[in-house]
Amino acid sequence: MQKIFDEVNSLDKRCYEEFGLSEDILMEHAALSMQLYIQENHSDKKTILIACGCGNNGADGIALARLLHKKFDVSLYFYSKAKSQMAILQEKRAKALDIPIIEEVIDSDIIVDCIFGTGLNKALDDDAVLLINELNSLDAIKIACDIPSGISFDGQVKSVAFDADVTITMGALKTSLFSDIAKDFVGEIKVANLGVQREIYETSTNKYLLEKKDLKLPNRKKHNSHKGSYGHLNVVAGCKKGAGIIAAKAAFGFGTGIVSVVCHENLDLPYHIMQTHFISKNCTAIAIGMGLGNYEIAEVQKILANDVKKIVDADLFYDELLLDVLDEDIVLTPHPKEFCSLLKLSNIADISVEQLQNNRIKYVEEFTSKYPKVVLLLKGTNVIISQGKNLYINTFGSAVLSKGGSGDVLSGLVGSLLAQGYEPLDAAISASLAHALAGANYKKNDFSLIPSDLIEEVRRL
Ligand SMILES: NC(=O)C1=CN([C@@H]2O[C@H](COP(=O)(O)OP(=O)(O)OC[C@H]3O[C@@H](n4cnc5c(N)ncnc54)[C@H](OP(=O)(O)O)[C@@H]3O)[C@@H](O)[C@H]2O)[C@@H](O)CC1
Ligand SMILES: Nc1ncnc2c1ncn2[C@@H]1O[C@H](COP(=O)(O)OP(=O)(O)O)[C@@H](O)[C@H]1O
Ligand SMILES: [K+]
Repeated sequence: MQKIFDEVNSLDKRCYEEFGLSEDILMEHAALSMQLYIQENHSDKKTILIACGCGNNGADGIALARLLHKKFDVSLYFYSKAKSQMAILQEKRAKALDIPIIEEVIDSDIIVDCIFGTGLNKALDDDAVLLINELNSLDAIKIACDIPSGISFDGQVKSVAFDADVTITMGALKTSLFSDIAKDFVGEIKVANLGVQREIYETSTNKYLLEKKDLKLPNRKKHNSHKGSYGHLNVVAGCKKGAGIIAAKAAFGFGTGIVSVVCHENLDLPYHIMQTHFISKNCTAIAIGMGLGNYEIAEVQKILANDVKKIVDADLFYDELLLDVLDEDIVLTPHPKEFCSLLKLSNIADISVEQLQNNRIKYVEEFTSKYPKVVLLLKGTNVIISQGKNLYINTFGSAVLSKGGSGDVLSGLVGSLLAQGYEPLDAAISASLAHALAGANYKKNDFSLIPSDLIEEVRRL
């Protein structure tokens, strides 16, 4: 996993104070990283337009223009007059080389957005909105310097943002790049070294970006085993039985030795999935909530009181019963609307889905600081998983997963790993990665995936 930081000003400051690096040195490295990226990946291109603002993000752009001048046909466009000391200095250097400055945006092979970086501190004015829209409309390779202009420090996009193919971010990954809203603007994210290796630049953090290698698939290395060695998951099926059945199939395909669906009604299940009317004595984990509907309160209470690992999903997020188990290391997998209900039930906040989506990390942190044992997995295009103070982000998912039943597959996967003995946090992380990577591996197209395809892809991981 890679470290993520809410802000990097303190990391820059450490470079000045502890490593004796100047702002100029850091900026030259920022520009050099962009130059190398462009030369290594787009040496066949000819024209480059660099749009600059008045602060140090603009200064990065002017320094980049100087580095690329003559190798490419570079033009500088100023959204506003240089204001920061570094921007004034870089402009002087650029002018000494007669780098072309243009008054109107022109078609170019590559556009580099250096209008605003981490210093965006107010709403975009009409001119900025017009400029960003104009740049977005051009058919070019689009590179954002540090962060696409228009994304604020907390990851919000109020009006418009630069629509990057690649974001070259300076020094370290920033939280703002990983909001659900930002995902449609940042493109591929690359980190530029600012004069020291990243591991030196970075300090400690409590936020991490998950990588493929963080997926820990179940394994069966011991031959002296039997089905019971791989756990017994009970999936409680309610009025919408399909949800429980999808979860049960996903769990079986992900390695659980025995999977039983708990339901009073007799179900037509695949032969390898068992049915039980009550929780099995030897079950090692329980999945409950998916399609639960109006289950009897006393019965749900009894199920939740079982001393095995549990994953709770869907309908139970609307029920105060859940409050009784929030002092356990239970896994909760709400989507945003369900999480809003949970925040309200737990007296943390009474907010709309939009307010949540604009501040996902903030509300996750509020919840997990009130309930530090719970493993919370907040669904979304960038899934957030958190327990206590630590927070992990899974960005591998995509719109192929926006289908009824995708969440049921996920709860089955979490339940499967819990039943097989994973710790709740590890189960949530690996299930979420398996879910998203399986979706990404489905190559037919981006619209036709159904839960059984997703389970098939999980089985192929
Ligand atoms: N520090 C370092 O060592 C390094 C820094 N680096 C680079 O510096 C970048 C941060 O630079 P920065 O702090 O100068 O802020 P930046 O994003 O250029 O914008 C600030 C200017 O924009 C203005 N402004 C803001 N919002 C506005 C709006 N809506 N509409 C209009 N104007 C608006 C704001 O106005 P003011 O507050 O002055 O009124 C201010 O003048 C960072 O992203 C990275 O690229 C790298 O080189 C690595 C080393
Ligand atoms: N655009 C998207 N990008 C990434 N993941 C997505 C996207 N849309 C949906 N998902 C994932 O699909 C799942 C949907 O779950 P949910 O809304 O609970 O569906 P259901 O209850 O119908 O099974 C979640 O894991 C979510 O993170
Ligand atoms: K930018």
